[in-house]
Amino acid sequence: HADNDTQAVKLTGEEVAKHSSRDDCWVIIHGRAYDVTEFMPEHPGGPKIILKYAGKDATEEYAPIHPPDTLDKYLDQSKHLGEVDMKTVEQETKEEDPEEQERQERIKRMPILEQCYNLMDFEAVARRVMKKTAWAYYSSGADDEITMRENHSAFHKIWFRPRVLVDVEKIDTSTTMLGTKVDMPFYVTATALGKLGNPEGEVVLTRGARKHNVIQMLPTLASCSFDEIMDAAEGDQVQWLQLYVNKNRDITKRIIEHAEARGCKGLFITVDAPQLGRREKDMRSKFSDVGSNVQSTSGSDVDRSQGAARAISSFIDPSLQWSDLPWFLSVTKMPIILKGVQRVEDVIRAIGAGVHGVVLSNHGGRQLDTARSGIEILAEVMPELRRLGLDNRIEVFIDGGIRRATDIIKALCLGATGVGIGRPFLYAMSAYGLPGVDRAMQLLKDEMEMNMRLIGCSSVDQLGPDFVDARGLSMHATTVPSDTLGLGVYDPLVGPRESKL
Ligand SMILES: Cc1cc2c(cc1C)[n+](S(=O)(=O)[O-])c1c(=O)[nH]c(=O)nc-1n2C[C@H](O)[C@H](O)[C@H](O)COP(=O)(O)O
Repeated sequence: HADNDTQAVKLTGEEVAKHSSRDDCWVIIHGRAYDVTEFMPEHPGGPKIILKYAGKDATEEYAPIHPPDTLDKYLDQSKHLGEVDMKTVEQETKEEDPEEQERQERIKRMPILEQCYNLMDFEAVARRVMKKTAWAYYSSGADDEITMRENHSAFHKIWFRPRVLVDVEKIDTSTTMLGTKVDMPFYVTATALGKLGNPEGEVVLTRGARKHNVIQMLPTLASCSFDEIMDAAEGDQVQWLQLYVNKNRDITKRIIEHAEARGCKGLFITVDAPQLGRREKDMRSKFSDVGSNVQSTSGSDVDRSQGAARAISSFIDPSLQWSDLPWFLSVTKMPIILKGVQRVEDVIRAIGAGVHGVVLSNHGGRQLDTARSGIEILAEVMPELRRLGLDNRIEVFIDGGIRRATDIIKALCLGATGVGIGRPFLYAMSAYGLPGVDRAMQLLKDEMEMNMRLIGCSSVDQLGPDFVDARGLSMHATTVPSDTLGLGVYDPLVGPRESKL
């Protein structure tokens, strides 16, 4: 349909629909057609999900999983077929999915934002209003999710020793992380696929972090492109990069150099995921839609794990090792932090290797199940570093299960520089967008100020091991109050009861 001879001819939906087989496959994404025939066998998510949309508009399925620049980066220009006249494209008549109808009803009845009084409230709301696949992806932990539950319940094994009759009229919750002064001792940690929960994705977290002057760590597996998230920052807002190391070091080098050039102030190399963990809630929910090609494909040579993120993450280099670190230190001036360290011996090795920090973390319980919580590892690490006179050689962060300001205070008392928080901000963003993230951060600030006052400290530098009794930390037999949904065993939303099994 040439509107006039100067305008490029637009493809019609009918023409695209003719190319709908494995040997001749076109798809429409964001109003443009692409020939993905040759690319299909290399697609990390497998050919099945592409075939599901062969000859059709794949935008809705594609957008949450792939940063916008993916096709420009990975599909040869000759396969970019040009604009499609979307008026001629038959939109899939969405037969009324009863589950979706129920979800829409729950959204209409969801609590107003002001009824959320703590971070767990966002989890409770998100579980009710999020799409099943998004909830499953964000909420899942590895295997029996024991570590995911332990991450938060470990904090219940630490008791405060508050002091009294101290002037706590003015409370200063600010601190410094990797040379950046922040208003609160927490950062927004890297969590993949932000658009599963919110159509705008990670830039919503950027705006929330800016408002509260806290740092955001950008995930390698973001839904938004790296530059979109960096562009969403304002003024001197500080961002860090979380890096999954690619088997192809040239790609990794390009990513690091670009991040440094854009002003990233920290490089967090994820070291606890040489293979992504087995997250069964995620697998279960994805099994129902074709995206989980990696599960349904038989044969041992195929990634046998959960859905989209694992499929996209087939590039991760499982051979990454200590002897690689000098190369990273040679390619960037950014401080380098190892994210996912889980024993004091490796912290000492990290100091010897010349890196600037570690995050004591088990990836939110999404990797090795029955690994210890970040807070328990911290209680092992810091006394040993102090004994060896190494505690000022490195910044030590923890993440995992931080849901209250008292969790943050306990981590700082035990020697952490700061803590990373993941799911709560994802749930707040997914349920209420930016206002949700804003309220979640404000709630933490209010809790922090009150609890500092009650422990008898007016600034974070006064916090130390004498304010806590952590002797119970290594006892793993304790029952814990079931104060968060995450303590439930399996999520009935995607369990056998509700699925068609
Ligand atoms: C919740 C969540 C966490 C992910 C995450 C995605 C989600 C949805 N993803 S993942 O797809 O590979 O598992 C990442 C990631 O991209 N890279 C990473 O270093 N950590 C990843 N993490 C771990 C995260 O950085 C923190 O270690 C963890 O979230 C802290 O625990 P809480 O969620 O309880 O705060």
